[in-house]
Amino acid sequence: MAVYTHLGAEDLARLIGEYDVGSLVMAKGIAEGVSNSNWLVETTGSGGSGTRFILTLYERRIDYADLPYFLGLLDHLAAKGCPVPRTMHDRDGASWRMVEGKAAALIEFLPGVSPTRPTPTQARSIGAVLAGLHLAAADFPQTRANAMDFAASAAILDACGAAALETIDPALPAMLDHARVAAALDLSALPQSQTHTDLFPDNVLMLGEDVTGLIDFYFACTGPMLLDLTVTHAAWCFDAANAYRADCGVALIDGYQSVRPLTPEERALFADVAKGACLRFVASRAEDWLDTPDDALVTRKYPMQFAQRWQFYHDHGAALLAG
Ligand SMILES: Nc1ncnc2c1ncn2[C@@H]1O[C@H](COP(=O)(O)OP(=O)(O)O)[C@@H](O)[C@H]1O
Ligand SMILES: N[C@@H](CCOP(=O)(O)O)C(=O)O
Repeated sequence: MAVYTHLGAEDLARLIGEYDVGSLVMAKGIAEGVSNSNWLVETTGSGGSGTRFILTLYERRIDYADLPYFLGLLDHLAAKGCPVPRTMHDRDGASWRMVEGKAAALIEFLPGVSPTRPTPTQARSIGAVLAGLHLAAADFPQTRANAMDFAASAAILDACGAAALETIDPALPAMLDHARVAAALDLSALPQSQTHTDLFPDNVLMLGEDVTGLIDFYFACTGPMLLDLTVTHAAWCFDAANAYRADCGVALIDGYQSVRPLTPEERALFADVAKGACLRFVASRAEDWLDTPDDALVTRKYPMQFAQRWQFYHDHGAALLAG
């Protein structure tokens, strides 16, 4: 469930009235997502604007000071032809405004569905699109530090504590030591850009083999492009039983390199950065697991899934870019 705030018909109509998009025809809460409240909104249309939009009310984990970065990045990438939603600007030119004490943004609706079992061709497509995003974002004038970098992952696991981690799975406390190793990695030789850092299949819309939308940029930040590639690799290239899908892994990296070849430094650090990427999701999932009551409506994500992927990169990561 992801409508945390109730907005009445009059509130929604008043809000839509602040934009040059015609008047409200329909608004329907969207069940998917966990962080924000989202509505699919349809309007009568005006001035060349489409008639379908996503209205997002930012509920948690978002510092409003970051909204100009997130929303500005979407507009920058959309202007360069990347498949990301444009943001609608209200009549004052603002890309977000306050409603019921919360920040709200009206965002272009993009067609497509998120793949549940990506094919190698889809993995190749997302690799190429990710590399295109990195190139297009290189001259974006704003920056944002990664609040979920490897040091943050280690700090989160540390704060959870080994005893609590053990209640989730006896193998989890060992991840704390691995996270400390990742936090000490020197990533300064890696080329940087603006990065999505959460490009799981549920944050990608596709029609067949074509990527029609990258969404949910609320972990986007300035950092090593390799980290973004490894997050995407770890999120797309394992099956439901958590077995590595080499066909997707090879296709994703090939697709990426068809647009931006990796540097020797990136190739050398691929396995270590992939392990750090896995630990980032072990950490946030473990924290959520311990913080979320058993009867909460939100579905908890299992930290061990990414602990097992960490093990895969530990054992086989160095061989993935060989040859
Ligand atoms: N621009 C968009 N176009 C089409 N659907 C979208 C768009 N943005 C979000 N959605 C839909 O809303 C859902 C939740 O959005 P998301 O940003 O992932 O929420 P959360 O941040 O709460 O996880 C997505 O799964 C998708 O179905
Ligand atoms: N992709 C992360 C969770 C982030 O949640 P989102 O709904 O904001 O994408 C994970 O799988 O742990």
